[in-house]
Amino acid sequence: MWCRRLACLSKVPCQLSGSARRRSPWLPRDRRTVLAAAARWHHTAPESLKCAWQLHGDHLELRYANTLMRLDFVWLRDHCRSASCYNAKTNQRSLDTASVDLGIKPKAVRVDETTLFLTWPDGHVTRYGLEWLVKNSYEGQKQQVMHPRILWNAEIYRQAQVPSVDCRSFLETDEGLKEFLQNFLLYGIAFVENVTPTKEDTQILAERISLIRETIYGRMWYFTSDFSRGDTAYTKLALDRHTDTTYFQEPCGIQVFHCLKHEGTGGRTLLVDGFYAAEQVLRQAPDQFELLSKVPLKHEYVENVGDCHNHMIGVGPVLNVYPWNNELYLIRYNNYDRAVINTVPYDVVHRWYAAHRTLTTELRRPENELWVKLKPGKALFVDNWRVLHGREAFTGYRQLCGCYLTRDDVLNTARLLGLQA
Ligand SMILES: C[N+](C)(C)CCCC[C@H](N)C(=O)O
Ligand SMILES: O=C(O)CCC(=O)C(=O)O
Ligand SMILES: [Fe+2]
Repeated sequence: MWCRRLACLSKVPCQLSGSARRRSPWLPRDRRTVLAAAARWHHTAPESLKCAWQLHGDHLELRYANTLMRLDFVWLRDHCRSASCYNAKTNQRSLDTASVDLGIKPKAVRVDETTLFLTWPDGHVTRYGLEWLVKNSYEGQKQQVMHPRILWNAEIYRQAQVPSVDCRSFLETDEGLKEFLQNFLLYGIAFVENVTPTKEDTQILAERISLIRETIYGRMWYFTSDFSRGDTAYTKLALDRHTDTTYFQEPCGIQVFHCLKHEGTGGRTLLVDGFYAAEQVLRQAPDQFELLSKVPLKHEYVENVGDCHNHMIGVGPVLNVYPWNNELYLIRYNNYDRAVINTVPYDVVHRWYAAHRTLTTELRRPENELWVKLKPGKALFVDNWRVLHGREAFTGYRQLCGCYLTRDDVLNTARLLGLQA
């Protein structure tokens, strides 16, 4: 070991030595013996036990704010925020990562109350704020969720009494917009009230939070039950819960619905929190949850009606999770548009059908169904990566307008308003 200890620590015996170190509960089992034999802990503030570090052959181990971090040397060199490695004006890396020796090791390491200092073989010095490391390391990231959410069934959503935002406040104030977006991020649905019932006014709403995602259905769409397109949406039939555009490689992030007219009966909208249902599957049958998140499936849209000729194919599992923390970020569920399953062998197919059944049972529980009647003036925004929608059969003339939004741009707006998205 060639680490330099801090002068102030020289009088203090290492707090995790010998058998105490071996018993340390926050060290994973496989590392304990190795550490006991090879490494020595260095503490910056021994009284508070706030920070300790030790250097290993291929990484630096650092404990700070109850987080044990293992930091790869190339990673530490690559993320250097010094002026020559990182352009703070553009927030872009200037360092050419490919020029870093993959066997690089710091020549010296020092930690004070707030900062880790690394000196590299060529003399370059890298500084890291300890708080920054906790926030940005793998171990720190794993403890956080990417997207804070409130999962709901009908009861939970009603009890929460989430307010609709008034159109003027949505369009004219940051507070109104922020409140709307916060609710949208938490619940995956949100309403704007007192909207003038036209396609143009609906577009103004959409463009307040995002860019419109133009698709084969157009930019702003407008539909009635005239079967102008080769899809059940353009009929009076009931539609079971589903997410849209499952047949895109990246399904549309957000869907906006505004009912401009309905003279007739039925036609209520059904909303179901797909993540709430998936969470129940995870609890009851983790293996099935895993299967739904691993088996790739195709969804397909084949249209030949009038002048409309389209053939879209999207591939991906039903449940999409971040691999480092298993957090759900997208559900792709549309039994109408699901294509032939030919991506897995028969035995996996059977287990997949069982898992799909468990999820469907959860999605269909009446207590998970939120039914709303869309009325002119009330626009609904649905997170199409999370919340399933459907509709009751209807009679009479019904006109719906809306659009899809690009998800990145909705999240961009939310982040600019200070929300975690
Ligand atoms: C919304 N709008 C009427 C334009 C399109 C409907 C798309 C319907 C399709 N089955 C899907 O689920 O993606
Ligand atoms: O008609 C409706 O309420 C919704 C139809 C539908 O699922 C859609 O347009 O995506
Ligand atoms: Fe739909």
